Amino acid sequence: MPEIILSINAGSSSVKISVYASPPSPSSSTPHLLAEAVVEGLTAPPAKLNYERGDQKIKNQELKDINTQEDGFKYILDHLTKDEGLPELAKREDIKFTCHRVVHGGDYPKSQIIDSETYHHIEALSDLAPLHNGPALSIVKAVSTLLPHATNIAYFDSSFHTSIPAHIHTYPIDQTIAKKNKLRKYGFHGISYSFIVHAVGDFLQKPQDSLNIVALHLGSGASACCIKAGKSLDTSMGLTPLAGLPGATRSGSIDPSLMFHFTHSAGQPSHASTEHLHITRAEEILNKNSGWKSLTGTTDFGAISKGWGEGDETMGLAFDIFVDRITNYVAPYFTKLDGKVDALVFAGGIGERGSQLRKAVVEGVRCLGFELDEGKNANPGGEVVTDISKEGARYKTLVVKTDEQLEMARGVLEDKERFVAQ
Ligand SMILES: Nc1ncnc2c1ncn2[C@@H]1O[C@H](COP(=O)(O)OP(=O)(O)O)[C@@H](O)[C@H]1O
Ligand SMILES: CC(=O)OP(=O)(O)O
Ligand SMILES: [Mg+2]
Repeated sequence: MPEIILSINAGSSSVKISVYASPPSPSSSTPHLLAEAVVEGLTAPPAKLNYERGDQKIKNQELKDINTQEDGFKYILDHLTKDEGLPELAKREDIKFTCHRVVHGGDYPKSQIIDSETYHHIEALSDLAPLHNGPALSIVKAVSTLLPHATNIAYFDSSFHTSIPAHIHTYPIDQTIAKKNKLRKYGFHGISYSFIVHAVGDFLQKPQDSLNIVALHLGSGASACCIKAGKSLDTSMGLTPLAGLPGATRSGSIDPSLMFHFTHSAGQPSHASTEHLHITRAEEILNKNSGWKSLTGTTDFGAISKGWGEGDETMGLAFDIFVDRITNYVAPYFTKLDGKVDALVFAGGIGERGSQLRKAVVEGVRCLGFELDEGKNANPGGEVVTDISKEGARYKTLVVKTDEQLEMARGVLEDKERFVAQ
């Protein structure tokens, strides 16, 4: 019997779960996809279900009373076990491994079995990823109740960035306090960047350790990554996923003094604080009540792009801010790679689906040698990697359908001995 792997990606606006069977040959490291379920729009209710199993597809089915990542997980688990076309997962006991995307893993350089020590370590990091670690742990908890026989493994968004050198990850602040409190750039979206390196290596037929990429993961949270020789050299997120680019509800980088002029209660505990989550008013405002939501009233960048196209001033401002902030990273990363760039990559919900945004960003950096084929950009198709550059462009621009769930499931197959031995 093949072993069933449930790969769970709790994003800030979605839960994506893929079901895999281990391959028949133990030497193969490619998991076999059985079904994929996504509950999205958690920040723009009602949430919607997308489901694919072979030819069976459910698209944008509105869901009632699904408001959190934990609700989404439970809904999907129920859906999967009730799907008669998925006999491999007829009962919960069929699931052997559950992989969890955990955004902040602190110093963890690689995946970890979740035991009580790792659980509490991840919990202690929740204050540094207030939109992510808590929701991921709520799913881990639900798994331990609903699937007590499954092995829980955490994959960290931060692990990919442990290659960032000291002069880039160090903040210019008092180093005694910085070291004591572990205040440094960590960086996130690393599971996605790792997938991008694999996928671009296969597509360009180049070894991964020779790839130089300027990668943009643009979803509810957005970041840029400068990938040199297949490893992270720099990234736009920092100590927390708030730094760098703006997002659905996040401000991205702002003048650090701004909050003290915005509200007198910046340093007060937020009402959203709980026993395990200690955040200030400032952190709540900048993480949950800023970004596209504060500028436009919607967190749906598809709607913002449409409004921009129709000349709506408010939507246009949000769209132009995003393009400006993204281009602020592309050129510096291009120079960090000394112009030896294999590709500019767009990934994430907006990167993959937002053709107008890609067009505007690439126009903004065209002097570097990037140019798009308008037709391919408007409709990149369903492949994992699509080259959307204009013929003759000096540098390639690619759209990568990133798949954090697959990257984690591959990790399970590669590291199975480590997990089974523990
Ligand atoms: N057609 C579209 N054009 C631009 N952006 C889109 C489109 N469809 C969805 N999006 C954006 O993609 C975002 C979700 O990205 P995703 O990477 O799946 O998010 P998460 O951070 O939850 O993992 C949504 O918030 C929405 O703004
Ligand atoms: C790290 C992060 O911001 O993740 P997401 O985009 O999935 O919210
Ligand atoms: Mg995501």
